[in-house]
Amino acid sequence: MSNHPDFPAEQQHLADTIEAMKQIIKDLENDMDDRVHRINQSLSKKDEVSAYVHSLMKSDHAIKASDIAKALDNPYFGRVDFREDGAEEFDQYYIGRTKVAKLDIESVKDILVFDWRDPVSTIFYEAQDGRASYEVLDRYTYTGDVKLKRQYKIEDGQLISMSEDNILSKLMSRQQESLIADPFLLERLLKGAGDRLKDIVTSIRSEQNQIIREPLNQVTIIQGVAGSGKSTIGLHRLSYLLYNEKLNPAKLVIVAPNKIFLDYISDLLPEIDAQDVKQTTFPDLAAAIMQIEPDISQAIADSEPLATVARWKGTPEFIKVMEIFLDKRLEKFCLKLKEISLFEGQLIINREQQLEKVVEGASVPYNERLRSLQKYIRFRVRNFVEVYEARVKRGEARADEKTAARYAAEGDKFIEQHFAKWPFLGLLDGYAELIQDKQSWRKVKPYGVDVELLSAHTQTTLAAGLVERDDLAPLCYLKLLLDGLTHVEKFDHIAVDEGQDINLLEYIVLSRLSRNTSFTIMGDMSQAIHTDRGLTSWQALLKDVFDEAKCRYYEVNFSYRSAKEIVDLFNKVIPSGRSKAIPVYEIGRKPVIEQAPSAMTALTRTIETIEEFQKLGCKSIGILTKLEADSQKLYEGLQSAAPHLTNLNVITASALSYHGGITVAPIILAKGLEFDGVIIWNASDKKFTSDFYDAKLLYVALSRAMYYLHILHQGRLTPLLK
Ligand SMILES: Nc1ncnc2c1ncn2[C@@H]1O[C@H](COP(=O)(O)OP(=O)(O)OP(=O)(O)O)[C@@H](O)[C@H]1O
Repeated sequence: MSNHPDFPAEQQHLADTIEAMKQIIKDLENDMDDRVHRINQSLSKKDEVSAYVHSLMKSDHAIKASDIAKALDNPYFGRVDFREDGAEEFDQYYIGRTKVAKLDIESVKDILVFDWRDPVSTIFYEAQDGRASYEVLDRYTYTGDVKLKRQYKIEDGQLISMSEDNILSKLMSRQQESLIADPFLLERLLKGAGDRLKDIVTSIRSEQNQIIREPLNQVTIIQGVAGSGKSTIGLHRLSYLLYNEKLNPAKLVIVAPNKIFLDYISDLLPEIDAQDVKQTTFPDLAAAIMQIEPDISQAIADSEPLATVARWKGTPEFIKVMEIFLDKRLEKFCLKLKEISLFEGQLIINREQQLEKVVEGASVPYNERLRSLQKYIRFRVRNFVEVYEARVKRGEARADEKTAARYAAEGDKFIEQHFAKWPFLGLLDGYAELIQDKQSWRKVKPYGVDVELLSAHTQTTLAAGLVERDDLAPLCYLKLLLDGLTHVEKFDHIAVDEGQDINLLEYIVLSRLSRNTSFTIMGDMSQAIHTDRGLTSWQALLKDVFDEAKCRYYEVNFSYRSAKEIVDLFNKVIPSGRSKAIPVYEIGRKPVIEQAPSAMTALTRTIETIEEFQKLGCKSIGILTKLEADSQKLYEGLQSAAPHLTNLNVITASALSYHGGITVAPIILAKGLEFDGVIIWNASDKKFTSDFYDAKLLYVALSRAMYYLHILHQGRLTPLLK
């Protein structure tokens, strides 16, 4: 749109802005020099407080100067013209990645560019019907008219093009806003997957903006179809919270399904100033809670009864068994407590005094109760000896050194022996004991679960020096009941991606790590592909874990990832009753479904399809198999049959990084990722029956594709695609 009548004026505005930015950088640098001088002056007057304030300002200005310098090439990407109700004039607001403001801000005109996370920027993202409002500090709401929304493409400080949404004229002509008509979004969506997840600050959609700007201290749940931007929105929300709530990034954590996914989002975080946010997986977090790192068994629940056991271990019911078990143990301990009589009966610690120490305080961990009594007894014994020794020193008639030495020895011996058999409980020993404690289980009677199987299976795993993934949450909770969680830092905000794969007990554990029940949870119930773990519904999470918290639930159904032709296909596979995806762009090429008479032909056709995709411009290609073993075999097959294919990689369960290029992966590990083109290795009726889980697995596989999809099947095609 370089022939737009405003283009020259916008070019001039850009040049003026860049000049002004250079001047601001100079002003900041001068101010920093001045601060150095003032720091020295303050120090010479021993005024450490002002020296500290000047040094804070100096480092603050250093960061500002460097941020503005980085933005010189591309200071802003958008503009919105807004007139607050009651005002006469429309004001122009330029929106960029970094705020650019003069040193002394006297009026809004001194802010040359607003940061995309500033409250006012919301009108840029949400202005669609000519009206918009934004809130400041959750208290003041400004409402008004929006006349114009303009987007710019700027490279190396030069205005390349601009596009605009003339809202008033659109309203007058009653033209409907169409997503596909947004040229900037379209250009962005057609850019290709690349190696990693990308930032979307220039093209955040209105409904996404609302989610990003939800308040901090609540549970925000984003249920969205595949490719609806859940991960992207969740991460931008972290950036928003860091900026507006001035949080310490180390107090924010992203809990993701695996290391591959964390690597996949690693490029996006620095782009949105969220690089210092902690990133982890539930097993890693569990290791920090448990203070041990047991080896995790890779075995999967391969029978329905075992899957039931695994699922049950993730329910809040398990907490009841743990509580009964520990209460019983403590009761037994209390029953055994006896009066302590020492030093010829001069020191008596009676049963009641001891019991008081054990039962004192609500929700005190089990070992802590024992420790507290232990401390008390030790104190009383040592205190007696010390008081006696002091009496000797003072030369009291009825105290002598010999007796003092005898009492000291008696006290030491008592302390050494008395606590030797106290029933302190270690985590793994406690878990093993709990699993076998029939009485505790009898009281809870877990419905539909074979307790004998649960006990035998878990004992076998523990005896092999292993634990299973589904043991981690109970172990974490048991740790809480045994020793408390004071050794683990609490987070100001927890973001959970692929939240449908985290079970209720895991969420309960996470909630214990959250300072103000502050969560963003992103997930898709249609992608819950684990038979043995995860959530059954968001409602269950809200009821069983967050019933007392403030919650906001969003559903997002636009699929920004996949072209219409692919969305139309995977919509067929989405389990009935669940929301279908709404496509936002088309590519003009339908997915291909092709039968391969043999594994050999399938291999040849895979190689040919990779080459075809590459000719079409695909930079990232995913070849997805149902099982991990199939991926490994296929990868080896491709390596020997097509040595010319460069950047060929395979993803395994233990993989730590994602390399892009051509990736062979089991569907389960490709979750969350996206590729320009996808080849499904074998969508036969044997691999994907009409089973509920197979349908969800196939949905995940198909929805990894952005533009091109090629489905091979050896034998008959899965009924899910007919
Ligand atoms: N407003 C937007 N502008 C441009 N691209 C967008 C926008 N929203 C989402 N996208 C793109 O859509 C794609 C899918 O996003 P993302 O991976 O976050 O989706 P998701 O819902 O987490 O997907 P899945 O559940 O399948 O893992 C990404 O390429 C992302 O950059």
